[in-house]
Amino acid sequence: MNVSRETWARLDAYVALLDKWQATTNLVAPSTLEAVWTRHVADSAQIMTLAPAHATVWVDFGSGAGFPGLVVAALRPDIRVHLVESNGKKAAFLREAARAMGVEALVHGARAEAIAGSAVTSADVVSARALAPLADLVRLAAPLLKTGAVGLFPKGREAEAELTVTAKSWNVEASLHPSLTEPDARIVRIDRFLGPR
Ligand SMILES: C[S@@+](CC[C@H](N)C(=O)[O-])C[C@H]1O[C@@H](n2cnc3c(N)ncnc32)[C@H](O)[C@@H]1O
Repeated sequence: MNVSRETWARLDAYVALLDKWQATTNLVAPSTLEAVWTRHVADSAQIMTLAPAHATVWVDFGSGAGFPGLVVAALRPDIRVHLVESNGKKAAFLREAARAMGVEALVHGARAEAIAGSAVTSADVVSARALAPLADLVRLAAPLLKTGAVGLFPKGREAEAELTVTAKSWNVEASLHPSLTEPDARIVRIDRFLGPR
């Protein structure tokens, strides 16, 4: 990744805190911590290239330990990032991590259903990694997608099949993008949302 010294410092602070918390709280699958920079940080960072250049508001559902939302906040401090995480311990970690990194990400310790369309009424991007099947993500994100947000959803090798299922319930224009970190994985971008079928 070609990033500034300040960005590296933010990411370093984040990974150091993740390492510290992981000793007592299960934030990421333990087997993935060793390769945290590729499995989580780089995997999250790559979705930035698919976001609109003018994005100023980003909502990440089911952020967990902060992937991809906190990585977005580290890379682009000018973007207002909302991290929506229903698990109280993980939400507490996200708050402390944002403080340690010196970024102003807003942490909502709540379910996505309670935030989209009420606490947050519009966004440029809505993302979610490893949260739910694509059709459910589109349903959760619908209040934001219908105001013009682009959806960015990293998916595995079943991305195309998930898109086929999604298209049965939702009228969307979507594109599939190769993952740079996992050869078989795809990132689904919901480019345009036209409502339910
Ligand atoms: C498998 S983890 C993925 C975390 C992170 N996005 C990642 O890729 O590492 C899913 C996370 O979503 C949270 N979650 C599940 N349902 C949710 C909902 N309806 N709203 C917000 N968060 C939710 C869980 O607590 C969990 O932290």
